[in-house]
Amino acid sequence: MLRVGLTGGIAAGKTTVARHLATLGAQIIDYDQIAHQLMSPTGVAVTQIQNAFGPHATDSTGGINRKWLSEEVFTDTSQRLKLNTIMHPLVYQVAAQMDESWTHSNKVVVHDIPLLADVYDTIPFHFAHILTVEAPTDIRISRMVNERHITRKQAVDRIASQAPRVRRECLSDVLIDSSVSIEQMFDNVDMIYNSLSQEAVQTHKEAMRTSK
Ligand SMILES: CC(C)(COP(=O)(O)OP(=O)(O)OC[C@H]1O[C@@H](n2cnc3c(N)ncnc32)[C@H](O)[C@@H]1O)[C@@H](O)C(=O)NCCC(=O)NCCS
Ligand SMILES: Nc1ncnc2c1ncn2[C@@H]1O[C@H](COP(=O)(O)OP(=O)(O)OP(=O)(O)O)[C@@H](O)[C@H]1O
Repeated sequence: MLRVGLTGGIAAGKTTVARHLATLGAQIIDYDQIAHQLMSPTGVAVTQIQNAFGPHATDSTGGINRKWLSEEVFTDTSQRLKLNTIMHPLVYQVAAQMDESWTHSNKVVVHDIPLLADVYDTIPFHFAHILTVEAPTDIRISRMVNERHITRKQAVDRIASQAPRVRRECLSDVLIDSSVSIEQMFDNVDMIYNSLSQEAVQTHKEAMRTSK
């Protein structure tokens, strides 16, 4: 397999790019989705979060009230660090299990990690390539305000809670511009995937050869 990291600023278009990569044949490990599962009523993070944040952290279903938690963590750095300390090791554990099942394949395995630039020094994976999806801040704020029904202040707080764009760009070897049309962006992603999948096949062949 060829392990690739996919990151980008909030509302830049990571999920859109990841879905397109999946249609081309990539295997996607979606860290937001893993976090949501861990916070669902049967999720293993629920008790730890409730102990750390109090009874308001859960809703009537017994799962984590993500809307309430968002307000806590996107306005207060110490609360965010507290959540990250609980969540990140649990998310990595699930991601590692998913990743392992593709080890001996010729697939492009994409870890979709919103916070890759923030956790780069501690995440227990090495990536052959890192792709970042970026758009100007004002576009990302408009997307959040129009589509997620949050205020401009909440959108600005969310952007401020993440590493700056320059840090993501320093770590990445491929930049995907999501301020162009979706069609143009997908054409660009098609070219990127073409090259990644050839490298994945090559890497797999070499691994087979050396294991003989
Ligand atoms: C804060 C939570 C409850 C908000 O839930 P909500 O459903 O509103 O948003 P969602 O999960 O879809 O995340 C949307 C985006 O917010 C940003 N974001 C999420 N968590 C964080 C965080 N801890 N710090 C900064 N930005 C974050 C990311 O860009 C993410 O793509 C949720 O994101 C969460 O559980 N975060 C902690 C787990 C985590 O670190 N996830 C990111 C994986 S690396
Ligand atoms: N090239 C593009 N042109 C126009 N709109 C786009 C483009 N790329 C993504 N979008 C739109 O931007 C919005 C945010 O995209 P998406 O949900 O993929 O972002 P994200 O980076 O995964 O967000 P988050 O960080 O919250 O998980 C969506 O409505 C999506 O359709």
